[in-house]
Amino acid sequence: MGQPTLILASASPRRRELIARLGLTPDGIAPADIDETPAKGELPRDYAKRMAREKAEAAASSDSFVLAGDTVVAAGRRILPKAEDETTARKCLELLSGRRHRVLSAIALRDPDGKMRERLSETVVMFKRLSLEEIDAYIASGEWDGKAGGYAIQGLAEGLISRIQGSHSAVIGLPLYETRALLKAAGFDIA
Ligand SMILES: Cc1cn([C@H]2C[C@H](O)[C@@H](COP(=O)(O)OP(=O)(O)OP(=O)(O)O)O2)c(=O)[nH]c1=O
Repeated sequence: MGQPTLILASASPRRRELIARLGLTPDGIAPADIDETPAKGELPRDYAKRMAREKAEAAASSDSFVLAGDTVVAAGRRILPKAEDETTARKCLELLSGRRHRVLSAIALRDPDGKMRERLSETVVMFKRLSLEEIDAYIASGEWDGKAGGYAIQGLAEGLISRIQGSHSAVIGLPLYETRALLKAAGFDIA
């Protein structure tokens, strides 16, 4: 039997690049358009898991596996928004400045028969105390656009991060260790 077919339920070019690092090219890309509003009182890890699951379900296929991911930045119990404008990005950076926060990266793999396999990766990220100039410069870079928590570790922000404990790929958007394990468990041939 050959390799099962895989659909990546994501619009994110970063997730495509990350999965390529496992030597896999999805057979299809099917971005899932779901309601991403957190439920009242929903914990960050539950929210990340639910989003990944719902994205995989939205792209369900009876003859392919569907992989989806969701990356959430959390300060305590608080879920930070995906920054779509400068004001939101600035608020996120002010909140993250000089403290540690968590990045929850959930993945869900849906079998053609509907079975869901799930994993969650949790990474602690520590930002230096940011000066007003540093925040201004980061805002001017535009790299925060569309990113959970208003920053992207794969760019300038890494120079402002003193340490991370966990998975770098998970912070960018797809935890490669967990993704490889899930795909292998589902029967994918990964070196
Ligand atoms: C914290 C952080 C987030 N991000 C990105 C990853 C995700 O793309 C985004 C979080 O939003 P997600 O909802 O996880 O993903 P998405 O909307 O970009 O893509 P899709 O749902 O179609 O798969 O933030 C980075 O690229 N770098 C980082 O350091």
